[in-house]
Amino acid sequence: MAESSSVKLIEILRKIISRTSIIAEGSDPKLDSALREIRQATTKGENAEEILKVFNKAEPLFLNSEEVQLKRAKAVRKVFHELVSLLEQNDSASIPKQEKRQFESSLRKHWQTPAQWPTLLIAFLSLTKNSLTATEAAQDTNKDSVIKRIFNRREEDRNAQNNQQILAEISNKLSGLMSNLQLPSHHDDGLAKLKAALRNNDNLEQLPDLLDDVIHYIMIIIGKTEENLTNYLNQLNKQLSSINSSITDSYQSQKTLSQSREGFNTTLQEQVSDTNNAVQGANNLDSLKTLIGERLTTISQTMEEHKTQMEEQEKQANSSIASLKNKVTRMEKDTTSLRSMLQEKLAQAITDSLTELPNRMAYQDAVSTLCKKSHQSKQPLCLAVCDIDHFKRVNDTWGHLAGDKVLRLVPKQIQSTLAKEDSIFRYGGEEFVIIFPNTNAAQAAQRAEDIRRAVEKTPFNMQGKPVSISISIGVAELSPAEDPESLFFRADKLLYSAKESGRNRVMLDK
Ligand SMILES: Nc1nc2c(ncn2[C@@H]2O[C@H](COP(=O)(O)OP(=O)(O)OP(=O)(O)O)[C@@H](O)[C@H]2O)c(=O)[nH]1
Repeated sequence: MAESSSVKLIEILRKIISRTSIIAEGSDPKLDSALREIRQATTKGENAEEILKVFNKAEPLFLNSEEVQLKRAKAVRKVFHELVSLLEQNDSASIPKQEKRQFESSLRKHWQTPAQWPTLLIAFLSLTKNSLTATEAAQDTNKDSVIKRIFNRREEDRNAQNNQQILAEISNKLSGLMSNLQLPSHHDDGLAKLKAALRNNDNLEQLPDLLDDVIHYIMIIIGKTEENLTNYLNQLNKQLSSINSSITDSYQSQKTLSQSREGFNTTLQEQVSDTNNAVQGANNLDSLKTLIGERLTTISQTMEEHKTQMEEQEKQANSSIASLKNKVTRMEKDTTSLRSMLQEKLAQAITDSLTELPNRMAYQDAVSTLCKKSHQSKQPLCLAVCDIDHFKRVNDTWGHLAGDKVLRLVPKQIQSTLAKEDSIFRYGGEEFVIIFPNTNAAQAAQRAEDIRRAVEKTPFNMQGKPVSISISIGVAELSPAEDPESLFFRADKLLYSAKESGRNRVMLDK
């Protein structure tokens, strides 16, 4: 590898490590200090062994932090599921079906992303309100809806106790949700007050305000990203000022060197001119001889001193060049192993561990590149969003491990029908996305139909019993100038129409 490109690569890797480690901060003080050590080791230019040592020390903390975050996200998802079940209790007819489905879909997609939790809460609040409105409209028809029972404060006394219980449960769940947020300690008081208010809440009208407060605290957690950015900028600033002072030091030593050279020249000139004057003033040969002899001795002493000084400086320069060369050679070696380590980590980051398919992050990259290509080449592109039907039942009936087995087998069946250039991703949960490049809507619909049939025909065995599995698919073709998000949104909507119209079918944009 050329020296300049390896130095550049090392610089980039250092920046990446520094930046990502700052972003990762804030969930565990022990992890924070390990991250700081890693940052220091890389910015100080330690060798690979040193860096590996600090990294190995931190690795168990990384794994632990991932687990904690996943646990938190799972707890949040569970609370949302329980909140929806509470709304559904006894009479799900009053909940707007489409809105509930959309809420559940967002939950499926975003439960692992804390930044989306406020949006989920807002969506849940809207679902609650609309359920209430639907109930009020239904009051005339004298239907005894659960929402009416839960929320209508004018209800009869015989239901009041039940209503209070359900409302208390909702508030309780929200209070549990708050316990899962990791806020800086100065929010402890505010959080405790909010949790108490949630626990003691017996009035529906207060629920939106309390939800606002819940959202506010979640926003604070998300605000941590901004804080991280500020930390990062501060750190960058420090690094820049340290580089600046190194440059100033080196400029100063250059200046000293040229000053000493100038000093030597001046001394030499003075000595020569003194000699000249003395020669002019000498009046006999002997005194002239003695004078020149003395002057030459002084000049040669000055030159000797200067030579020694220069040799010393050259020795120092040579040794610092040699040490720099050593550093570069070492860095070259480190880069090779770091690069393969990073490539491995990158591959892990974009691969779903259960199905070994590229994950949602990989999908985001692929879809934006392929959409751009399609717009430029004016070739068609289609997107299919597939979702396993009644997958919850598989988990509920046969257990989570059986569910995982289905999640591994279904995409294998799908892959067996795909063309070489098509690509499939696990988008999340039991949802898969397929990109069909250079394929128009009619062709994609045919391919999706083949996929649907292949899955339908596959005999899945659960504890020795054959079980049928089906999938629903929404297919949309990329429109001129359309962005990937809007394409996905349309395909996802079509998937829901497929679900609404009975599942195990393909729905295409008309
Ligand atoms: N075993 C297993 N289950 C998962 C995984 N990810 C999500 N799930 C489950 O997938 C289920 C999805 O259920 P729902 O969103 O209600 O949808 P569904 O039962 O498929 O019903 P429809 O989509 O309406 O046909 C939930 O029970 C999740 O817990 C996973 O990695 N493994």
